[in-house]
Amino acid sequence: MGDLDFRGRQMPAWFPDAKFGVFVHWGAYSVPAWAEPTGELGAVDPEVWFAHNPYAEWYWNTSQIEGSPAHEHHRTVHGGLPYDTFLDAWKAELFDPAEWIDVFARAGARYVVVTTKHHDGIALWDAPGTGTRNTVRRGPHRDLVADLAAAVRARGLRFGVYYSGGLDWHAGRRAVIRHEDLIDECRPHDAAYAAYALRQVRDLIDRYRPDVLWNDIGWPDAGMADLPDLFAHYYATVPDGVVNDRWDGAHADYLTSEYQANRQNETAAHWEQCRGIGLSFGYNRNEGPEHLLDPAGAVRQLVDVASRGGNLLLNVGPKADGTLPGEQRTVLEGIASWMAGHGGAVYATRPLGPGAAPSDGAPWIRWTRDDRHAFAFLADVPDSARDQVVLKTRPGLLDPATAVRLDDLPVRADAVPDGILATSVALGTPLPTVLRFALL
Ligand SMILES: C[C@@H]1N[C@H](CN)[C@@H](O)[C@H](O)[C@@H]1O
Repeated sequence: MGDLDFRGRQMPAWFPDAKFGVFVHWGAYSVPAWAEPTGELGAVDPEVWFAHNPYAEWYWNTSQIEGSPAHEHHRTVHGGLPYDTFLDAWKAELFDPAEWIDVFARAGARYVVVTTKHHDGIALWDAPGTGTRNTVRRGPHRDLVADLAAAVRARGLRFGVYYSGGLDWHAGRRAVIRHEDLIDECRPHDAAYAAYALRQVRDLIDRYRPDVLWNDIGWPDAGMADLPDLFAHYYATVPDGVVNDRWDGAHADYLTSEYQANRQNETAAHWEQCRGIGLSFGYNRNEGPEHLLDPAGAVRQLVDVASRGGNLLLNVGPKADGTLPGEQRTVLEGIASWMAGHGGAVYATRPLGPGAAPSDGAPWIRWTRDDRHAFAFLADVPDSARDQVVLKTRPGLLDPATAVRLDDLPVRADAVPDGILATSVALGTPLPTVLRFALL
């Protein structure tokens, strides 16, 4: 592998072992905190997506689109004021980074990725070239990236930075109205912006030594030639750091999917699915419980991703005052109580293996394995089979006599022609029950 050829790079073990990260989208957009809870990316007609964008962090763009509800909201509620007004209105007066990270760590997150500059171009540190358009010089008057990096590392978690390399509405301020706009029309590709973005990402590397370099929406055409040196500098600075795949194909340590989009990437050797607890990454005051995962849904999302060899990067959208929305905190607390007794069946595991145990159909079953055990996760078993389930597995794969429930309730498991018959109480709760078996 040459100095600038990273294709053969060994994936640092910490990343696939981590399985669970928390994403944080916090910005001036957290002040209006307004979007239509339209639906999940990948499930909404692209033709209506941008004018009815459920991503509250896209508020500047959505509110520029004549005739959109966001445009009307911005006119009637915020008087059509310039977007940067929200930067000055963003005070983060209740921000306690240690308290956030305590919630994330108890939920079982092993890494935290925070927005440092989103598409609105406002930096959460005194980024070079931003003048006063950052949170040190205006609004919170704090280096939020530094505050969060310190709190994350104080809890022994890994710290990652999100950077919007491909979109910067201060550099190219035409609203994105349809998907093809994202390719060229509305993305800055010029040399000046490329130098600006490069300088900022290098600054993030040099100041915060992030364990994850999470770029979004690609990189300016004029700056593509800069990337091999940038990645070389990053790896020299953070030898076990990892780079995601949103650099317009320049390089990736791992691939990403987002809600229901880019799911084809979930067959890669290393991959990560990102999504909000609700339909948005930035806090959206219009989201209700019907738009959010509940704790059991979030746990099943994590288990499903882990069972297929991926990581889940689950997003939290804090409020402008620095508090975590109560309904999002409740989900994290629910994950925490389940992970406390079951995390060992998730962390540092790998898929059970192709064809070992089908997990389609009912009941909801997923599998992971470590060197010595297989773990079966059961949920939503129909009432008719609440206390008895057949786990279809390849004969000779595992030993039924070694069955144990991780919540210490009794379980009986017997070999049957197409697998294992597990008998125990209440196997069908929405939160997965986990059975451990010794591998033969
Ligand atoms: C993680 C998400 N990525 C998308 C781009 N696919 C962004 O447009 C969105 O605001 C969020 O940052």
